[in-house]
Amino acid sequence: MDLSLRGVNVEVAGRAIVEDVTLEATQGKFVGLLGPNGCGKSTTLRAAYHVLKPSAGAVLLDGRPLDGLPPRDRARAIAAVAQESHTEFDFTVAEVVAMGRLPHQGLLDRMTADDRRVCAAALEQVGLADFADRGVLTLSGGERQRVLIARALAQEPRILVLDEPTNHLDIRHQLEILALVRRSGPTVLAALHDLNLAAAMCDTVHVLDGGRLVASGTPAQVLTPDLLAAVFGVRAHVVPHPANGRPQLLFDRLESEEDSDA
Ligand SMILES: Nc1ncnc2c1ncn2[C@@H]1O[C@H](COP(=O)(O)OP(=O)(O)OP(=O)(O)O)[C@@H](O)[C@H]1O
Repeated sequence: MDLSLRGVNVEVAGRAIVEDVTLEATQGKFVGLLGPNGCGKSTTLRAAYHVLKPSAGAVLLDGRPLDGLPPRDRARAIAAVAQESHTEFDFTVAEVVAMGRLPHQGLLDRMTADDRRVCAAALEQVGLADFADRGVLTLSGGERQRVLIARALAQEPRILVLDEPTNHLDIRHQLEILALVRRSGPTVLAALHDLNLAAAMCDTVHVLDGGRLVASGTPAQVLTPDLLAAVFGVRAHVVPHPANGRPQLLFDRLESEEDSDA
């Protein structure tokens, strides 16, 4: 399934936060949304998964306006893992993952054997098969993040929107979870802070600065020293990964910090 944002503007509290964002995540592709703190990544994603309504422009699923779809169809199509989603309630891990099945169930339906199989497989995939009966409030930050990803996978979405999905994850789990998301098949739109991870995982990337898109393309096209200087204010060297040739970034220390060493 394709997800498209066409000329999307989002206003929050009367202030334009995102302006004229157009991007496309086509079937099965992993698309990264990059940019400095406060540039509008989360706000753009919230418009993409229909928590915020664009003040102009449109979000389309396979060319159909998202806000014209019945809520249940929307919920079946798109799963989202928001940044720092947390709960005050001590649900078990199994209960949280089971919430991913709700869009597939009738109002009074109970979990079917198939629902249970999908949830167990999702927990297995994120390496938490033994955690089903644990309370989520007892989990570490990384374990909780993996539970939220399992819930999204249990939803069997065709579009997966991820806001900094690797938050709290150690390096092995960062690589594992993003590879798992890629393998599991949905179209992915993900905000990522780690530019090297984005370069390794994304088919295309879009860079936001001040609420506007300033670059779009493959990681190699976009993640250039000039772009990184202009948008992030850092000096970087781009080198090919010795094993797979993908661009990887080496950052210089900031000049002010080097001066203070002198
Ligand atoms: N509800 C709100 N009320 C006021 N300002 C908001 C609101 N939501 C977001 N903003 C502002 O909009 C801008 C973009 O926020 P957003 O969370 O989309 O950025 P981001 O790129 O995801 O940032 P980060 O990398 O820090 O997570 C920020 O300046 C933020 O303070």
